Amino acid sequence: MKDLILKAFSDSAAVKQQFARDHADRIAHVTALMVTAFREGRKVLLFGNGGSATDAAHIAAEFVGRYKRERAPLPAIALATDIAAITCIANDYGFDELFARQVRAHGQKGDIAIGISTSGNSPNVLKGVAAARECGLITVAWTGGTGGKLAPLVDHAFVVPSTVTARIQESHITLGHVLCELVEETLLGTAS
Ligand SMILES: O=C(CO)[C@@H](O)[C@H](O)[C@H](O)[C@H](O)COP(=O)(O)O
Ligand SMILES: [Zn+2]
Repeated sequence: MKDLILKAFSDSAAVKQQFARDHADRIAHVTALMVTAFREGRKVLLFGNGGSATDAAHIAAEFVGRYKRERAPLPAIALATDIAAITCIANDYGFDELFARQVRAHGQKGDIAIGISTSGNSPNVLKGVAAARECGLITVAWTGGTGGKLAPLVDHAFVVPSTVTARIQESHITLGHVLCELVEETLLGTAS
């Protein structure tokens, strides 16, 4: 039991360290895109299934509320939190249309769409990103493994170097927190 516990924590830390080394420049670049988008009155849309649905909700709440510091609210919407929209779209159009339809409803040119899928192959995430591209949004993926079908579809792909769903999600939530911190510090004028 103790071996399993130690291995889970040590694997999680090792994956995060490799991910940070591989993606530091991309994190800085996407931070700059988010800061520009927020300064221009644009918004961020985030979507995924299961644990990634709650990661999307968690990070959207950091922007609308606050991460660490007192500041104006920033517009971010998670697309798997409105139970009426979810059941209506899934029931009337099918589950694969869940995010695409909401992206078309809320997304505007210059907004940022973040599709989250550990496998990179969830059809509703792929369709959501395709809709975002059609509507002129900047597209970002948080994925893992090979990146699946998702990574090649987006402008900026964050691919966690693991094939274990839980380990990938653990790097995703750290990525989300780091983006929040960098955006907040940049907007408040303390990060360079
Ligand atoms: O949180 C977990 C596993 O850690 C699950 O809820 C997981 O998110 C679900 O199985 C998702 O449906 C997986 O979808 P995806 O990440 O491959 O797009
Ligand atoms: Zn999970």
